[in-house]
Amino acid sequence: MEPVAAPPEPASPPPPSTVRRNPPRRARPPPTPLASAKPKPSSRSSFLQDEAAAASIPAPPPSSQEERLKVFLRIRPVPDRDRCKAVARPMPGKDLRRKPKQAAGGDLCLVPTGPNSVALTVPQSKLVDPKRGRTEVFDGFSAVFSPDSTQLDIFVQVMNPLVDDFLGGKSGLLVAMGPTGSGKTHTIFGSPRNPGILPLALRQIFKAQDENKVASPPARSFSLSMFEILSEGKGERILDLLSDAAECVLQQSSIKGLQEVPLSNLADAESLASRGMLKRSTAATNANSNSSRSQCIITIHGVHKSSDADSEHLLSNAVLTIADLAGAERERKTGNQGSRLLESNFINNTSMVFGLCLRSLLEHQKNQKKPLEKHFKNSMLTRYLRDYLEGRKKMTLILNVKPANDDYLDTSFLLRQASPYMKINLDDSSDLISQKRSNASLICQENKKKRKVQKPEVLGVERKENIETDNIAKVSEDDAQYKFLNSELRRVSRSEAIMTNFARALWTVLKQYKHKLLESENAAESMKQLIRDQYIQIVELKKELEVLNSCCSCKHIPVIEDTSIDQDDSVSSGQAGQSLVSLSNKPNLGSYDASVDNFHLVAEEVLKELKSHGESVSCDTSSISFIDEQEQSFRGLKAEKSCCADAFGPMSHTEEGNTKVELHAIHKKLDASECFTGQTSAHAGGVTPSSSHSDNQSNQSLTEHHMLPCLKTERVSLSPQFTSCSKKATIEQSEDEIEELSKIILEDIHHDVNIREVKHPDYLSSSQQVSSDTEDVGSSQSSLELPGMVASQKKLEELDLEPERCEPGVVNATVECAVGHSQAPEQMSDCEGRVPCLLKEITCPAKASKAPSKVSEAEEAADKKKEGFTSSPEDTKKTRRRLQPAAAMLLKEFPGADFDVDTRREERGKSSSSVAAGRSDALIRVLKARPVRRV
Ligand SMILES: Nc1ncnc2c1ncn2[C@@H]1O[C@H](COP(=O)(O)OP(=O)(O)OP(=O)(O)O)[C@@H](O)[C@H]1O
Repeated sequence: MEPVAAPPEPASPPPPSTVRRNPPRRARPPPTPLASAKPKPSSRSSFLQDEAAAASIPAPPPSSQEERLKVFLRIRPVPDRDRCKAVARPMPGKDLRRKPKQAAGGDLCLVPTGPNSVALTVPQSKLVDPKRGRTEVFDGFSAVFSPDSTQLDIFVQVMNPLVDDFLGGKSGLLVAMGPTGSGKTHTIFGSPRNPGILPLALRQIFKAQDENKVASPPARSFSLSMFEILSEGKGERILDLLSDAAECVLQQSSIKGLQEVPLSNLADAESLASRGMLKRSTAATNANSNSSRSQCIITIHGVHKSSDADSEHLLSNAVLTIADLAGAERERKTGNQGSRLLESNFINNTSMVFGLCLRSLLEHQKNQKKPLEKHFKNSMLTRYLRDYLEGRKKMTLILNVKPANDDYLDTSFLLRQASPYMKINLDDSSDLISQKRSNASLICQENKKKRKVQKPEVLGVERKENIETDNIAKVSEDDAQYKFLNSELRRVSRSEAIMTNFARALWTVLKQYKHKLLESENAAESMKQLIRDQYIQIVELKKELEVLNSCCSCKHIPVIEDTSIDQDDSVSSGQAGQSLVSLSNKPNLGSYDASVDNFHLVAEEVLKELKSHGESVSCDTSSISFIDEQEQSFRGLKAEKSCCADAFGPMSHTEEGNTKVELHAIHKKLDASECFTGQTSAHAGGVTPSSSHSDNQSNQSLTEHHMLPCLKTERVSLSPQFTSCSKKATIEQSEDEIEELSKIILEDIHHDVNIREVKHPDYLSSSQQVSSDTEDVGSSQSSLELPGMVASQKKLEELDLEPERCEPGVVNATVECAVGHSQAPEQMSDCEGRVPCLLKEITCPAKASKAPSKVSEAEEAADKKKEGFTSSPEDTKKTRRRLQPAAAMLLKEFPGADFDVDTRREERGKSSSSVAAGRSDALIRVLKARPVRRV
């Protein structure tokens, strides 16, 4: 070959051009004589201004173990309508320097400048800066195929080496890349008249097989599979093009469900490939009337048969893979919309991912510190072709471009993207490793199949062999998993450390809580113990209180009941000397018993006095009651004494009636803490003189109170004394005493009403009311039984009368007097014939306060009552005023009609003693007939 000589410079200055060296410019080697330089068809010389020197650059001899990625460039012929503008095909050995000039002057932007280089010229319409170079040279391709290259030329240079390797047991991949309409499908499949790489490859394979048949029996078999990866919405799916089966599933680098059609002869194989190509998804776009819408992958599997005729072993699984990628599309050119636009996005995305994988592999090979990015995960195509994209298997690229100026952008983009790929090294050892791995996996699969068929006893021996085979496979897989396991180990270690720290912190918190819980339990236990101690203390105090109560009750003054002498019914009248003496004893500071004893002494003295007046006063009955009421509080001992003063009711015997004197003791509240000097301070004596005798001896009711100044309050409940008295005795009663008694009663009632708000139930039985009253007043547990009441009940029993039934018919008198007076002789008498006096109700101030509306009626009733024993209107007037509260109480107990009847009877009884006796009997009858009122 003639050496490339530098051509003379043309007369006109050449247009500015930029030379892109690929690979980059290197240090210029020492000049060598051009004559001795041997031009090579695949010389890497570029179309440079100093092309002579560039042509002399020797191609870097590939190492024996390394093989660069082959990148071929095929330029599609310009359609006929543009043929006149096309650039003549550059021929080797011709003047290449004028080609760019011609290309620049025509409508072509890309012209081959050599067997391995092309020149890309920026079209005038897209030129931005005229001063800058307009032409780029891309060198280093494995081969540049001009537009007039035939399919056979392509196959010979591109596919034939792959077929040879495949037939020799090596896998290989051919990928057609390029923009839409650049001739990829034409290159791969071709046409019946002009078959492409795949048919030619099949021919080559079967040709070789036919050649081998002559020499030896066929030792291999082949199968064909075709599938496409197309978009489905935002995802991808795989369709088998050789069968009507459903979708296939991609698992790692294998596709499950993909049918592999055995190839028996060439005709069947070509027919099968043609049928699969027709099933491929295509659509018409503005750039291509038959544009592919999916990535089509064709695989040819070769199976080597062993010489053993009995068993067929897979010795090699070489796969020859051909991928026809869908061309990148520009929306402005294709005019796709809707689903077509989605397909364009899918196609462009797959092309980009494919390019990124190769780019990453290249960078990783340049710098081992850069990790090999796993871009292959981003699409099914790259996942399936992972071994090739990671450089472990032999791969070949063929770039299809369109040389027209209108396709400048697409062409420029592809050349800029793919030209660096030719520097990718393919490691045969990697291929061998993957080949071993594949063989091992295939062997494992075969063994599994045989295991199912063989007998169990044979499995023991086979298992050992399988284990050994599996171990071999694991060894190769361990390398790939080593890095993964390392990263996982670091992640797990970090997580373990975090969890350990968290568990320690949690344990510490739990310990603290446990400690607090124990402390709380101890505190609760101590509180329980304290409560038990307090309870025991309270029980002891209660026992002491009971002892004290028992002691006090033992020292109570026994009730002295005067024996009620049955009155002779013949007695018409008698003075009911009723004296209620309330004696309030302030307990001695030192002893409450002393006060009780003193009270007894006083009572005895009073009795003596009464006996001294026995000549004029005949006391048939005297009842002295003393009821002691004691209150004790938890704070201390408080003794409340209710000293019921004796009421001495000397009744003078008359010839008509009986006289009954009931002395009622009235309980008093005594405060132990109050000043009580210890001296006997209470003397109570009630003498109710009533002169009912005919000899004008007047019965005298005397009540003496010896009260200490320190007494604060004194409550005296005067039990009503109902005395049947004669008219004479009533008249002779001392007016002063009556007035004083009324005054005391009135003041006492008002005072009690204002101070105390004690409510009493209405209309209780005598005993019940007494008890309730006692409870209210003294807040003591003991019920008060007044001797007068006992006597009255006895009387009723004698009369066969129940107390309740007697309530309405008896005169009730309730007197409360605050004993602040030194002496309060009081007398209350009522003339009710000879009906025994019944204690109906003890003090009930609330009743008086509750029934203010009945005051006026009570006044009238009182007036009528007083008229019975007052001699003069003046006296009646005074008594009426004084006895008003008591009258109100009476009114509550007696309805008006009954009272009026009684009053009228009373008036009639005044005229005659005999009539009075009959009136008493009548009253008893009324009481019997009266219905019981209950509350
Ligand atoms: N080298 C060639 N010689 C003659 N005709 C060609 C050549 N290359 C491509 N063609 C024609 O160009 C048209 C488009 O080609 P093809 O379909 O192969 O492009 P493509 O790159 O596969 O497009 P897409 O990526 O859209 O599928 C077809 O009609 C085809 O016959």
